[in-house]
Amino acid sequence: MNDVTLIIVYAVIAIAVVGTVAILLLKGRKTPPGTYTTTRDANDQAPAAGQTAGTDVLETPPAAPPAPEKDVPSTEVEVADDLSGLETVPVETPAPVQGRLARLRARLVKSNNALGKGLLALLSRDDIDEDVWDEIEETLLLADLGTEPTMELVDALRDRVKVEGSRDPERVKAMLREELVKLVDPGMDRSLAVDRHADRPAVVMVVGVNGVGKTTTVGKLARVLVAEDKDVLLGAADTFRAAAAEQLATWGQRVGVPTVKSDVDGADPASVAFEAVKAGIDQEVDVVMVDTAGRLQNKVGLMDELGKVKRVIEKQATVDEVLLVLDATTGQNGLNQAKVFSEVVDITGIVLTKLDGTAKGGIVVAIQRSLGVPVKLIGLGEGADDLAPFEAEGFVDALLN
Ligand SMILES: Nc1nc2c(ncn2[C@@H]2O[C@H](COP(=O)(O)OP(=O)(O)OP(=O)(O)O)[C@@H](O)[C@H]2O)c(=O)[nH]1
Repeated sequence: MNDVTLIIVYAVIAIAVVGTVAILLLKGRKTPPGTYTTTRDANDQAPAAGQTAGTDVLETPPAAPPAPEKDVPSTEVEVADDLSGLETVPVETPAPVQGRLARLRARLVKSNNALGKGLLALLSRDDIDEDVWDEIEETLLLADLGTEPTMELVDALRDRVKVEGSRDPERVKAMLREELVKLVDPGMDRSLAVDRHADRPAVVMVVGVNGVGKTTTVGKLARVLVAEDKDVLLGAADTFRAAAAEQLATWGQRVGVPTVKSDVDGADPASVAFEAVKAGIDQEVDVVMVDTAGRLQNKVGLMDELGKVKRVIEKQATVDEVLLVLDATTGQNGLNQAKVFSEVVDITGIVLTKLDGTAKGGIVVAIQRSLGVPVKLIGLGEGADDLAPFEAEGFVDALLN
């Protein structure tokens, strides 16, 4: 082999080596320069406007690293710390909270018409004999008032009708109203604990079984709070149902409220709740509302998980309000659910949804009695502003309309 041939062989080997190295390098780089494949670090600034930044999302985690709590899991959670990504959604102005029950009263009247009308018709008879009292009892039981309250009401009315001897329909109606209002208990404190503490937000947890309307209620309640001029942040700890977090974020976007959620299906709900409260503290909001997964009360693991969500939140804040959402159309079943939930978390208020679709308005009384907890809000439709603060007298008036 002469010198020229040797040089050619060395040159071919050199080209082959350089080519292989170049191909390996190109294969290793999956994304173009400047593109993030993971969440940004706390002190890693997002690029300035106009600067090309690849495909990363401007959902920056809170400044401090997650607290080293022993049982706080490390699921990655998205935290929207500003509304820059939400500009395309037109922000709506929620309807004022004042006078909502009056506005939605027609829905209650429509669904519970038979109850009031039936009772008044029976009570206005010339002769109220045993059969009539039995019918009154049956009507009240059918409206899910519950056995004990029904007996109380019937006994009280019997006594009054006997003593007064009045058949005047207006007088009878007034007596019935008074007795019903007594049962619904206007003395209960139905205010929501949503006032910010000196150094941290109020925290509201929303719990209940699948499909009762939890996510919808959190969305509607966010609107109520925005209408009251509060800064709100939502936590999508319902990681059980895939679409729930998106559904919640959409509710939030409509009124300019950010949502903390995880991208990971089935992520640890306690972790999302923790991050939501943390973001709420960092961003100095007034209220953090945490939506949780629909838990079947017979699934012990899921119920334990709910207790854990609460405990993990309590590592950095107090849970000021635990709202149990119940579907009014499920009647006595709702009562059983309520009892199981109250054993795991201290329920501070009931939200009774779908009262627009049932004649069983009496469930309000039955639930309050069995739990000793007030109904604070009622859902009267699928519309965004169809959630009203519960008022005993307005409710009874609607039943007797
Ligand atoms: N008519 C009526 N429908 C309601 C009311 N509140 C909620 N809904 C409907 O009930 C359905 C279930 O609501 P969701 O908020 O998804 O229920 P959820 O409890 O979050 O369900 P999971 O996430 O599966 O646990 C939806 O179609 C709501 O529009 C109400 O007050 N009246």
